Parts: sequence; structure tokens; C-alpha cells
Amino acid sequence: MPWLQLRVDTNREQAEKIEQALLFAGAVSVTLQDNADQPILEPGLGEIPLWDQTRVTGLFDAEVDTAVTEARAASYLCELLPNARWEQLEDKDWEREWMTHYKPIQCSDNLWICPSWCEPPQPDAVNLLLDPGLAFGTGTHPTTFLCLQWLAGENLAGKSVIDFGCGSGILGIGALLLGAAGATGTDIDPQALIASRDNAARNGLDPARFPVYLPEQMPKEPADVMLANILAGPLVELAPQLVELTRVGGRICLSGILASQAEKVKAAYSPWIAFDADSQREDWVRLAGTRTR
Ligand SMILES: C[S@@+](CC[C@H](N)C(=O)[O-])C[C@H]1O[C@@H](n2cnc3c(N)ncnc32)[C@H](O)[C@@H]1O
Repeated sequence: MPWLQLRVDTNREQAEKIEQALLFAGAVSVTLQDNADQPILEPGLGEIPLWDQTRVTGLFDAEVDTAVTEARAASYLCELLPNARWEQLEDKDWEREWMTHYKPIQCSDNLWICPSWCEPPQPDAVNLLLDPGLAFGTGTHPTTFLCLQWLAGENLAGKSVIDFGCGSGILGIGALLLGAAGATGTDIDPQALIASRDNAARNGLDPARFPVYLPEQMPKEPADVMLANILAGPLVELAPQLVELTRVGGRICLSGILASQAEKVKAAYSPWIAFDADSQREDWVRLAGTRTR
């Protein structure tokens, strides 16, 4: 299918509004990139730090009427798009273009995340085979990577796990491959549930070991290990619920937290959780600890 892309060079304040406007106008995908050419962000992560000079690129089916699309985007923004440029693209599967840049990732001595279309570089390691589909969670994002590193250092043998905000299922599946007895996944995004089931099957896991649910349908059984990589705001809001789903003496790993937000998240959990030392990667912090009461 031929494609068109609309590029808008903008600033930090406008980038998210323009992203929403392009989606509203019918873009099949939107990427945000800084003008110094840093890596493209993964789809689906909400509150992301943006750059002073941000390039927003919307990908459209070439059949669109560009004038109508611009008018729809502008009506959403209530102002004309600054510096917008339409470009014709060669015929290529742009929705999956990111796949060519996705390579195996080593998370610990023994744990690798391997795109399902690549050969594992270390065949005798624990190799999690992954295709995130339309869900978040390739392992490349610091928030996911910090959780995988944590999992690799935990004794998971025979433990029950909850993967809260499971996205691609990467954390729940990682825990199972590292020895957990069973995992339960939940996500508000139905695409995440599809991706999690597909990825569990890709790793040869019996579906009964990784059932996934929309949050309101999830069983309320506490687990030995709670994993939640869902940004600081929801982590604070969900604190009583996530604690209740972690058994006393169980372990909890919270991620998706910018360094500046760590104290606020800790305060929300401190009545029940004794935290270990923080871990940080780029601007992101992982908080992990034990439920004491
Ligand atoms: C940053 S992604 C993490 C995905 C994956 N667990 C990982 O570590 O890469 C956050 C996920 O949480 C989901 N999510 C956000 N708020 C949620 C909520 N209140 N309940 C359940 N899932 C939620 C999103 O749909 C998204 O798939």
C-alpha cells in the first residue's frame, strides 16, 4: 500500500497535542523524535519526556485527501499546524518498519529478549521470544529493562506473579521463563491481552500459566510477586489495590517512574512496603521492596 507522511517540527509544549491531532485526523501511527535524531519512542507509553525541538511524524494511507486531513487536524488543534510537510513514501510496511531496528537485548548474564524473527545469540540462555504487536513492551525502554533486570536477580522458583499493565506480556512471561509457577496479566488495552497471549504461546507456555484479563475481570487473589510498569500517576492512584494484590512477605517492583517522581510514589506505598535501594536507568527509576504488613 502506498503511504504519505506528515511531518511537523514543533516544540515540547505542542508535540503531544499535535500527536493527538494527527491520530484524530486518521494517522495509522504517529512517532515522536528529537531533531538530534535520538531513537524513536515506543508506541503506547503515556507521559514521556519530550525534547525542546520535537519532530512529530504521522503516517497516512496515501488514499487520504490531504486537505481534508489537515483541516481535521487543525480543527482539533484550533490552530493551523506550523511547519507541516507532506511527503510521499516508497511502498513499504511502515507500521512494522521499526522491526528492522529491534535486535536481541541482554538483560542479565542469563536473560535475553529476542525478537521472534531473530536467532537467539546465546542459545543456552533464557531467551524470551517476543513480538510486541501493537502493545508496549519490547524490552528496549528503560522502564521495562529495569524490571527485567530485577526479575533476573530474584528467586522466582514456584512463585505466583501478577503483571499489572502487562502490555506485550514481557514481564509475566519473563518471570515464568525464570521459574515462576504461574503469572496473571492485566491491562486496560485489549491489544495488550492479545499480544500477551500470542507471546506466551510463542514461548511454548501453556495458556493456563499466564491468563490475562481486563482489570475489572481479574481475580483478586494476592500473588508472591507484583510487577507494575505503568507510570507514576496510576501507580500512586492504584497503591492500595496493588498492595492488596501482593501477599504479606511478597515482593513488589514498580516502574515507569521519572526520577523526580520517585519520592511521591514511595510515599504512597510506604505504609506497607519496605523499599530496597532505588535503581535508575537514564531518567527512569525502579522501586522494589517487600510487603511487611
Ligand atoms: C509502560 S507499559 C508496560 C508494558 C509492559 N509491562 C512493560 O513493562 O514493558 C504500561 C501498560 O500498562 C497499561 N495500563 C495503564 N494503566 C493501566 C491500569 N490502570 N490498569 C491496567 N493496565 C494499565 C497500558 O495499557 C500499557 O500496556
